[in-house]
Amino acid sequence: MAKDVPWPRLPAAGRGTDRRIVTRPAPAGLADAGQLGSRPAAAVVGGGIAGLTAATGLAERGVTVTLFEREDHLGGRVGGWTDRLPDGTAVTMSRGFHAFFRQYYNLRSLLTRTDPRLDRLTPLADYPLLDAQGRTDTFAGLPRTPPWNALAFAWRSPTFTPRDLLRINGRGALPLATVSVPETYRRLDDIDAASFLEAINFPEAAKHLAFEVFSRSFFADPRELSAAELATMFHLYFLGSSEGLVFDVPTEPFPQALWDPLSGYLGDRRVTLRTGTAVASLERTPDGFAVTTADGTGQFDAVVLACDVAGLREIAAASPTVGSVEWRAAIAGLRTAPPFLVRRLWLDRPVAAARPPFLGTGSVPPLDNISLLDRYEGEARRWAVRTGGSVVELHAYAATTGDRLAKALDERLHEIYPETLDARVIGSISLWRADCPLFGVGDFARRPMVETPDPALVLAGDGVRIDLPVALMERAATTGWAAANTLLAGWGLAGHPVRSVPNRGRIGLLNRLAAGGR
Ligand SMILES: Cc1cc2nc3c(=O)[nH]c(=O)nc-3n(C[C@H](O)[C@H](O)[C@H](O)COP(=O)(O)OP(=O)(O)OC[C@H]3O[C@@H](n4cnc5c(N)ncnc54)[C@H](O)[C@@H]3O)c2cc1C
Repeated sequence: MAKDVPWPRLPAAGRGTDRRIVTRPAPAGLADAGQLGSRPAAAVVGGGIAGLTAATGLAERGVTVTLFEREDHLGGRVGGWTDRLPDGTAVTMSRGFHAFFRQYYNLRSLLTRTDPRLDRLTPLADYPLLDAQGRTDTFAGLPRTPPWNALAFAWRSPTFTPRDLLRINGRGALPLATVSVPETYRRLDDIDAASFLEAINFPEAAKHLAFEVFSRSFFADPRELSAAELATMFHLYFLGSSEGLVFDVPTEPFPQALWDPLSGYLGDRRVTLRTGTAVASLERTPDGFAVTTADGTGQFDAVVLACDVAGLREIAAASPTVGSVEWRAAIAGLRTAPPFLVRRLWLDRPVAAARPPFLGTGSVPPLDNISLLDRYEGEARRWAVRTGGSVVELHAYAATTGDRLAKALDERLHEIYPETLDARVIGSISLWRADCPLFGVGDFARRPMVETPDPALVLAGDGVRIDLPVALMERAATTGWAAANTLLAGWGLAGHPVRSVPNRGRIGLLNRLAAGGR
């Protein structure tokens, strides 16, 4: 990579442009709960993307919403809070780098509530991936429409060559190009991602591409991740969408860019935000649910559980009158992916100008990626301008041990960006967490869905099953809208549209071949 060329920036964060976007129209119904005589009251448990989306969907139809969030801040895994550097400077800490892809239609729909043109997102020009031999694959400048994106990628990739493409077992690889949910899970959920790629002859040198983009970013070892999940990711980000793999990031830390404005929006719609309040249990009553927190018990007509896996398991275990025995057993069986480390460094000098804002580095464990916050986030940039330093973030997913991990990440950073070796560390904060769902082999059929055995209780979250090609933040938002829609329909209220990339392969001939092979 040339050292003296500044990394390019794109002009604006666009909205979805794929002409094949699939829209499920908003279910019809009354426009406002005021027309019902009395407004239903709903509790939303969890203030991550899923809970905030559900609260928005309900509040916009006039439902009286109380949102309970265990932490003191909103946003869940995309939340942020104030921390301090050793010199006393206040900084916003978070789990850090998140890619807001253009095909995240339902998440973007939430964000447009307070930012109609998505001005608080900014595009990153590329998603370069560095392999163990020092070769770099990039996604910048590719055609956006499948299959031309894949062919052009193979044409210019140093690790995935046109010859590799020809060697792939075409029939075995068909599911990658013909994804349809839930059918793909029926066919591939019993195989792990690593074995699937081996079976289709996916080139060894290019495996890091598939694993980094589509597996480790699910926080899972490829031997533990369902091949169906891998295929769905491949479809969502690459072969099923013409939005491209280029993505946006917020221009300021998550609270300022996303959740503070949304709190104001929800407050204007009579949503009570109870941060710092964990829900301990639910009890089914003749009229709805008694929701118990450390502060007491409140009565609600309906509940959205939008917790992370551990929170959902705890509530279900403490609520024997809720759902059914089978449903509670399914919740108890949900698993979390292995832990991950997010490490942020405030350095006393800049990183070389030509370095990209984000670099995937996962082919040499334990470091998965390096992001340079001061290249895209306002708060970090202002700090860097003031001090002459830089803000660098390192992620390690599917980590087996925390011992020495921070040191190993720093050493790998120094190898890849040698200019950081002599930098003085003005401040460092490391987060060691394990709160992402695991999409393990064979889990799909057991995964709880938005609807539960009780029509007044719904689930939302990135670990909840919905039969659309969505993942991660977009699955959280999509299940959030779907949860709101389910409750709204029960009250005769209008719902909200839900969008996705096409829920089938884009290439008709391949779809026909795949159908013939079944
Ligand atoms: C390091 C990292 C990087 C990531 N990068 C990306 C990326 O690039 N792109 C992408 O799409 N996704 C990414 N993700 C995944 C993304 O963060 C999640 O998919 C998404 O935030 C999940 O939202 P959620 O609302 O389902 O869950 P959460 O955000 O986990 O929200 C659940 C909330 O429930 C609360 N809660 C739990 N129990 C209780 C209780 N008893 N009472 C009240 N509240 C409770 C929790 O405190 C939490 O706030 C990344 C995740 C991490 C950790």
